[in-house]
Amino acid sequence: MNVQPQRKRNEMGIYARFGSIARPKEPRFEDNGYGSVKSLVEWLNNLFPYLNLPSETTEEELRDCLIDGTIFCSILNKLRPGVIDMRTGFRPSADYLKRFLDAMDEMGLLRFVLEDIQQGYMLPVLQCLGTLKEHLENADIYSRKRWEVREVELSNRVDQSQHGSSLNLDNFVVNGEDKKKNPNKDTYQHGLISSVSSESSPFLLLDAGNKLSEMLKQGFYAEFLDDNIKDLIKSISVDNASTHVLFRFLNQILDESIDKKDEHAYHMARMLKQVVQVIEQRVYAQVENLKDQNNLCSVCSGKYQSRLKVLETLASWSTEEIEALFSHLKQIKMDKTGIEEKVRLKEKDLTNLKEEKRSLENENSALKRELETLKRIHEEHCLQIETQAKETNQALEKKTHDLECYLMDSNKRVKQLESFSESKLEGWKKKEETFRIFLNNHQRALQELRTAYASVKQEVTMTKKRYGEEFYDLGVELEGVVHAADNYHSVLVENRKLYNEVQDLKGNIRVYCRVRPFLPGQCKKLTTVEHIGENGELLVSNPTKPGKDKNRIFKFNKVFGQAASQEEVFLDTRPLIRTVLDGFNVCIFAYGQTGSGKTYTMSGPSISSKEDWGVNYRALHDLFHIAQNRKGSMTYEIGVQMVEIYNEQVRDLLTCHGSQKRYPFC
Ligand SMILES: Nc1ncnc2c1ncn2[C@@H]1O[C@H](COP(=O)(O)OP(=O)(O)OP(=O)(O)O)[C@@H](O)[C@H]1O
Repeated sequence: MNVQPQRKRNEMGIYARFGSIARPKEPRFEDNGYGSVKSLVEWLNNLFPYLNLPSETTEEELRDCLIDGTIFCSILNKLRPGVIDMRTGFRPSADYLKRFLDAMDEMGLLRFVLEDIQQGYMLPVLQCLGTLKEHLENADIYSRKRWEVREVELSNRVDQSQHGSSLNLDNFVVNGEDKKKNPNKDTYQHGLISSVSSESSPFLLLDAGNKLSEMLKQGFYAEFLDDNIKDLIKSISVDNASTHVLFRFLNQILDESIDKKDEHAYHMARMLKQVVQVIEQRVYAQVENLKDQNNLCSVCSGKYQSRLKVLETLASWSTEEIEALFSHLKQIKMDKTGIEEKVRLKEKDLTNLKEEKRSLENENSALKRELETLKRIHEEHCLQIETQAKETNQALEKKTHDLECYLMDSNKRVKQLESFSESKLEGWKKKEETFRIFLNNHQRALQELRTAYASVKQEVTMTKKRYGEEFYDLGVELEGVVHAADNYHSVLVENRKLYNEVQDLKGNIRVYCRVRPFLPGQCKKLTTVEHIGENGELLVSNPTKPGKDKNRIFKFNKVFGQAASQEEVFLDTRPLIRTVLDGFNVCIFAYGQTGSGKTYTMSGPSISSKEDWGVNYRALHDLFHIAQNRKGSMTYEIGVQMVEIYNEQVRDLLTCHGSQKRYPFC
């Protein structure tokens, strides 16, 4: 078996490369002893004409052709029919290739690893292909050899034309008819055994197993199972057949026995089958175990070899080198101690870091939780927004619909308005024409007005001139009036003097009488006033008194009756009051018993209404009014004093100083 030095057994498969990183430089395939790519391509074209590969096919192109695994499986099925079931649907490439590689392991043949073909490392792939080619060619030769043996022994029994030149096992086995015709089957079996035994390669052992399988498949065994099965098993050298084939063979026999009607044989066969299945499982387990151990051995062997190499190298070194090596070793040990110390520190750091990591993880988980919460909130928010968006969308759609309706209405209205505006435009045009005529008329009227305005203007100028002359005349007249006004003041002074003299003549002291009407509730009482004369006479009757005393007449300057108003009472006193403004002293006071109407006459029942004002208010109002009128020619100073006369004492009611309250005032 041609195994490259850079490949060894390992647990991954029968063969694999030494590591995948330090890949050795790939040698050309022509150097490997299996021939060239060209020869392999020719061989493949012969096997599978449909491939039709060109003779200059490169390794890369060949890889593309092989990578799906179908070619490998087909080759293996040619070598060992039915070893890979290609009827059921596999997944492309990897499944076929894995099946193929497993079958290669089972058959103990050189194979590549999956990564080789996947990574384009074609040397092991082509080596594997070469191995298959070699085995298939050997099988061909072997079949032919067996055919020759059979031909020698069965030359007169089997018609060669029935089998053709194919190397099919059908050509090799003897059918039931032949067996009947050929009772000397041991001769045939001997031929088979001798053929199988003559080859010591695993391929030939497997081939023997295949033949048995084929025999079972073809029903050949059915003819001689009962009588001759033991002989057959012995004769085919079961020791050399693969375990898998033997178990299949045994299972087939047992299945046949179960199918038979014999009850005892049926139960025995079932029991045997169960036992066989257990044994089969155990054997497979053992095989797996052995494989593992084998792999382990290979690994150990590799290790020991490398160590051996190291030892050999060491042995070749001189004593000085060894001493130097020892000192170096000491140094390394010291370094190692230092490194160990560092490692301890690092471990401590690592512990701290782990704690930190743990706290960070806790924090991280808290953050994750928070994130989830936020995410949830966000999702809810999103949902809300989506709902709002939907609602808004619906509202918008509704609005759009409304707007469309509104637009349609608007369009209708626009059309109506257009027609209306057209009709209006025509109306306006007519009106424009009317206005134009009207304007022309107005312009003409304006022209006339302008002419009239010019004449009026001329007239105004004339009038102005005339007014100027008249103003001049008036000025002259006004001068005369001013002169007369100067005389007026002197006349006024004289008039006032005369007025005061009249007042003096009327008398400095005047006494008026006012009869108060009955108050509400006194209506039923009888009045004692019999008569009020024009010249101030007042007749008062008292029926309780006899004779002359019954009627008494009083004389006043004037008597005011019950119906006399506040205005009438004031008018009689006003001339006297006005003399104050000319420098005379005037005193007005009321006299009478309680409730006779003094306050009513002097102040009035209320000051809110001007009609109710009494003599005081009216007098002050009149004096201020006259002072205001005479402001241009006269300035008055007005002072107020309020006194009370009680118990023959006069008191100043406006002063704040208690000592100066009583008369005489300082
Ligand atoms: N001429 C009048 N017409 C109607 N009512 C009047 C008239 N004169 C006085 N009265 C009424 O008579 C009542 C007494 O008047 P008044 O208070 O003026 O009297 P008096 O003399 O001031 O009293 P006294 O000395 O007690 O102060 C008041 O209710 C007042 O309104």
